[in-house]
Amino acid sequence: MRTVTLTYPMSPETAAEWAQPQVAALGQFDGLHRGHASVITSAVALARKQGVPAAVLTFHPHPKDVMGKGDYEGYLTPPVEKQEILASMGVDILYVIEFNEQLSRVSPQNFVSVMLLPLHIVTAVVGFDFRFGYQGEGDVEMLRKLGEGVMNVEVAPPFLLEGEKVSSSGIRKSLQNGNLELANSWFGRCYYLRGEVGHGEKRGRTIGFPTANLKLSAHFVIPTKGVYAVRVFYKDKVLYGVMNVGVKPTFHEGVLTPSFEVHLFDFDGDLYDQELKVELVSFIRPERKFESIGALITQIGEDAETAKKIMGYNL
Ligand SMILES: Cc1cc2nc3c(=O)[nH]c(=O)nc-3n(C[C@H](O)[C@H](O)[C@H](O)COP(=O)(O)O)c2cc1C
Ligand SMILES: Nc1ncnc2c1ncn2[C@@H]1O[C@H](COP(=O)(O)OP(=O)(O)OP(=O)(O)O)[C@@H](O)[C@H]1O
Repeated sequence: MRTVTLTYPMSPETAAEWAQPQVAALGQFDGLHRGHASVITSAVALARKQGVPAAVLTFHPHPKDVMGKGDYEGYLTPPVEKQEILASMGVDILYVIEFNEQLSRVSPQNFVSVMLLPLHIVTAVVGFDFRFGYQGEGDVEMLRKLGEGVMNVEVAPPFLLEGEKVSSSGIRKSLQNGNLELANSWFGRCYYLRGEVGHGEKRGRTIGFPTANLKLSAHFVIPTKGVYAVRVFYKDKVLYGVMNVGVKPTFHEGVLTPSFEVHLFDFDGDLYDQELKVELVSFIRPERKFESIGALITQIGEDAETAKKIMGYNL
């Protein structure tokens, strides 16, 4: 898959370089959940049928990251993750339009004439509630009108689970409320974080549970503070463990920035500076303050047993 960054307005040179008959799925697509997958896989299928490249046209940063007051809560799929997942879906070209204040003021008409039509998109695939242009003034009907005669518009029906529309905002809420099960079922996979292992306070090994401290590689949505059963991808290995997302109230007061500490089962090697991808399989319990270190150690032992049972580890 090729990734191409586009800026508004697209220059004639850029347009000439990428113009070709192609099918493109349009949207923000943060999270690449099952609703997004239904839009994107229909674009890929249509492209294959027509013998043209399958493209995804998206935006970065997220409009809320640009327009907010510096309080954006993060990405479910930061750029690297988006690329990895889209490539695995069979997408050939990922166009990333740089989102900024100027783009936020572009009318739906100008967006289509300046950014879509010059690429010679033969079919645009969008979800039923796709909105675009200044204040989301453009909708599916307007897209059809603006593309008339040159660009078909295919509309994916709502993708629902138990009657609810699967959405990025719903997943964000679930992760922040400890409802990982719902988030993962809407994703159609486990939520994951990625990062390199940094140095912690080196207390873990003294309490019998050494932990790898993950420094997140991007601005991920932070799941609620607590303990998770995790599956960890390290080089070509798959490892299992428990992760605490939190501020360690047993040892500190007033820490605001959470740490991500992973204790891996039956692993004893040096992980400093290594990259880990950590899949959150199940939420075990909220983080809490213990009266003694002994009580914390007993609880971590129980957390590990719970995680092993959940993941069928060494049974
Ligand atoms: C599975 C697990 C659960 C944990 N739960 C808590 C908790 O509920 N409260 C807490 O204060 N610390 C908790 N911790 C964090 C430990 O306090 C921490 O791992 C220990 O202090 C070592 O951290 P450090 O070596 O990075 O400083 C947990 C750690 C793990 C691995
Ligand atoms: N559940 C769904 N069913 C069908 N299409 C969807 C669904 N969710 C999103 N889409 C479509 O995918 C594209 C990207 O949408 P967008 O990223 O705004 O999704 P979202 O999950 O609804 O986000 P948010 O919750 O932040 O509003 C759009 O074309 C949208 O219509």
